[in-house]
Amino acid sequence: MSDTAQNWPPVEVQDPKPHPDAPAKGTTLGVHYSHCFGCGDEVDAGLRIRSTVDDDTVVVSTFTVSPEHQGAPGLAHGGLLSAAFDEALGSTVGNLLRVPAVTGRLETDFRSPVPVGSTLYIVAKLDGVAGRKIYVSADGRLDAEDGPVAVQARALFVTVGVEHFLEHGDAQQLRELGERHADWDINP
Ligand SMILES: CCCCCCCC/C=C\CCCCCCCC(=O)SCCNC(=O)CCNC(=O)[C@H](O)C(C)(C)COP(=O)(O)OP(=O)(O)OC[C@H]1O[C@@H](n2cnc3c(N)ncnc32)[C@H](O)[C@@H]1OP(=O)(O)O
Repeated sequence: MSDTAQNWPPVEVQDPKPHPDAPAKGTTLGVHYSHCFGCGDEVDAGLRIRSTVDDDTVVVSTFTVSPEHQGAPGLAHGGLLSAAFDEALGSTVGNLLRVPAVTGRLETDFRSPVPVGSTLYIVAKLDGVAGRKIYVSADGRLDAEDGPVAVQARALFVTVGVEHFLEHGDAQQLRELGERHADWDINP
């Protein structure tokens, strides 16, 4: 998807196989965790990204840049833009493949400034799978799904077991999340 993608994916991959229960085209995806910086609605200065399934390998997410997200006056901070892509790419992996996975590597190309008040349309695509490694990339377009590309990103997500979150995270919060999303099959 990215025009800077040389040797992408960097290893031989299989075509991604969307999960049989993956949400259908046109589905608006819910908040996966209300305290998530990327999508949560209980994080004041969070990114509040919203995502919709475009087809069986593509999810389109929107991120509207607010004054809390500035780096230079009136312009989005680059690190926050990377965070927006992390969320959009992770949501694409999680919702279409329905496997627990974490970001192993994320690279971002900033092509043009992103002003406060603008909305990035992040069009993310599953590129391939090699064992536990899931390759995904995205274009961030300014103010429309077919707007000019301002930011691009590529990432490797690595499939993990639920023990990853139990061992390293907050097990109690995870159990509560699992109870709210019984269909995720992540109950310990
Ligand atoms: C049932 C569920 C249903 C879900 C339903 C969906 C609902 C909504 C879904 C979802 C929305 C979510 C949206 C969130 C988005 C945000 C995501 C984040 O920000 S995640 C936080 C940041 N990331 C970390 O904290 C990881 C920290 N790193 C680690 O824990 C480990 O390093 C880990 C797990 C990534 C790998 O460790 P190892 O010990 O398990 O495995 P090793 O062998 O090291 O790596 C596996 C393979 O990956 C390659 N690899 C790993 N890291 C690499 C890297 N940086 N560069 C290149 N290759 C790498 C390795 O070379 C290896 O490859 P070879 O299998 O040998 O070919």
